[in-house]
Amino acid sequence: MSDRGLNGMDDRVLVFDSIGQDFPSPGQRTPVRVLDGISFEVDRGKFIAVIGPSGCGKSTLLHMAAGLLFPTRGSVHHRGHNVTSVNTEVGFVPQQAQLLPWKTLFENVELPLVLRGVSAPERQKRVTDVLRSVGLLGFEQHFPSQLSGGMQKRGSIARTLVYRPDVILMDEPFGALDAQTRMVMQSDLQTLSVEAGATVIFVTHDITEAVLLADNVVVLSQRPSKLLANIAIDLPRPRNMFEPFKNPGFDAAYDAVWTEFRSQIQVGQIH
Ligand SMILES: Nc1ncnc2c1ncn2[C@@H]1O[C@H](COP(=O)(O)OP(=O)(O)OP(=O)(O)O)[C@@H](O)[C@H]1O
Repeated sequence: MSDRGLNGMDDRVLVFDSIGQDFPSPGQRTPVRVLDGISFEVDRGKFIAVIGPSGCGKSTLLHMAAGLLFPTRGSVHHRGHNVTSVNTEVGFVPQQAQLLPWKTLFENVELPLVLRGVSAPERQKRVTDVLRSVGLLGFEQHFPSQLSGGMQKRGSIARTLVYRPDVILMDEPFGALDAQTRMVMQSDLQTLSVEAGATVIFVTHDITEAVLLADNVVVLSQRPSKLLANIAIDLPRPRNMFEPFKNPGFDAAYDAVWTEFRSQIQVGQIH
């Protein structure tokens, strides 16, 4: 890897370098090749969407960045260091909200700070700040069962944002939400990530979501998955999440992603 960036500074936060992954396949002698030579970089403050057919290995890439899994071939580097153990500097927002049902919203969001030994007054301030930023102030003492699905999702995102991870990994975080809540969450995520200058990798099946949120869309093929394209999305921000087609340049950006993606979708007829 060579250095890059202005004044010798390297903007690359994460580098996926020629990643290959084979998994043992139950009942089969030979392993299944899931990922095959995937390389891309994630620069500081950038929002990267990863899109690809079901089972192509999108979640597997996130697990590698989090140090929960190590590639069969190639390597993942975080700020220049090979990821060889659990990477505590990244935050993970899974598909399901997974707030602890026996803890209040405040206690749930506070938990990562407790685990990191942050003082009680500092915890109070940071939890309050992050709950305000996700629109949940006033619900601190609610238990998850007393919150809507969208509110639980906000809580889950708050619980990740509160410890200010260097990179936020999001695995289809809005997949289970209804269409309206999803648009609101997308809009809020755009605001939050832009304001915080967050570095995000966001896995989705949804081309519109990818185009609206991302600075770059990484398109993966079917298994064994290769990188089909890494498409820069230059639409001005803030982007209108509620009326995608009103964003100047949206059609062309969508088309660029769809052109790569369509060959990977097995449907009877696509014209
Ligand atoms: N720990 C594991 N052991 C064996 N096989 C695995 C393991 N983890 C993932 N796989 C397999 O690797 C493939 C890719 O899984 P992964 O969850 O990364 O795909 P994905 O692109 O995120 O899928 P989806 O879009 O459906 O969520 C799947 O076939 C899955 O069965």
